[in-house]
Amino acid sequence: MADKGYGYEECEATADWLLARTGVRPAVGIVCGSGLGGLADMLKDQVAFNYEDIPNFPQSTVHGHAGRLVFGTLKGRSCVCMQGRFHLYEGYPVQKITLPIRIFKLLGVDTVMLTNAAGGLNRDFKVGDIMVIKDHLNLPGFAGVNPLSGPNDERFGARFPCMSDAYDGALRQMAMHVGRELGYGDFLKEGVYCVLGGPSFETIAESRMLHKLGADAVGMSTAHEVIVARHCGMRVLALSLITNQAVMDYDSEAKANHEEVLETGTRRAAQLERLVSTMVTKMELNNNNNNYAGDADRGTLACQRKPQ
Ligand SMILES: O=P(O)(O)O[C@@H]1C[C@H](O)[C@@H](CO)O1
Ligand code: HPA
Repeated sequence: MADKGYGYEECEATADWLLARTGVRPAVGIVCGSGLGGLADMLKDQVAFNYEDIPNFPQSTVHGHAGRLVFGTLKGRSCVCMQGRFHLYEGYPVQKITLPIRIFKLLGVDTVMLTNAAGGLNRDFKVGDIMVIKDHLNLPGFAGVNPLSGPNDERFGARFPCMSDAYDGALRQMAMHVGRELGYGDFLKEGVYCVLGGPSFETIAESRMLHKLGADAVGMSTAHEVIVARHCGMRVLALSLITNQAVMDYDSEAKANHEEVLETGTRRAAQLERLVSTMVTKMELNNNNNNYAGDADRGTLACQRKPQ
């Protein structure tokens, strides 16, 4: 695997490169979805890196994904934020698009908060709803496209990780609670996210099928990152912004398009940012922002927490 540029040693080299250039020791890692890059702007005392300058990092190629890794603090809590993520349809192997999640782990991140833009399949969902993801359908995974395929490196995690608890129950509950407290009750939902490879949007028959399979929203990201985050033991919260209704009716004139996705992102950005930042200030973190072992302290299980 190492020769493909996303093995343990590459991740370690990238984490060390970053840690040598910032004093921030992040406990929370945030991933911004399409049009939701404003989340990174919430961070104070920023130290930011362009993806093109970070060793082993892929490059963002999609409009609405700026391509910057931003370190900083959110109400005093140390965070790192991907302002732009990678997708299968950009042509990267699934192991490469999820490499930043492993780097999060080696930076000391304990909790990952992911956001995405998604098409609504659940007929009760409206454009602008925020869906707390409770589970996913990984359709590329059914065809063997899984970020954990290939040799397993035990320093990251077990060969056969459990996924029935992928989306942390306590964080989901907290998101619903905080969201209601912020007055978002009318547009806060819970549901199942389905990932496809993209970049073409779904046909009507495909959307109908996904809905029948139990998906509430459809998108082109997130599930791969969640699998990798859970493999190496980080907690996960993921939020979908319903940016458009998936077209499920042959009489409909609606057509999915990326511009609508970005526009909805802009309209809901402030509320999503508030939900994420309020959660960061309220959540219990296990690493006290300070658990990075560094080269000298790394044992054979380098992903293990340093004792507090
Ligand atoms: O990165 P996310 O999942 O938010 O991006 C979605 C899926 C496609 O990349 C794009 C389609 O408009 O938005
Ligand atoms: N389908 C797939 N991905 C998406 C959509 C959609 O309708 N909207 C935003 N990302």
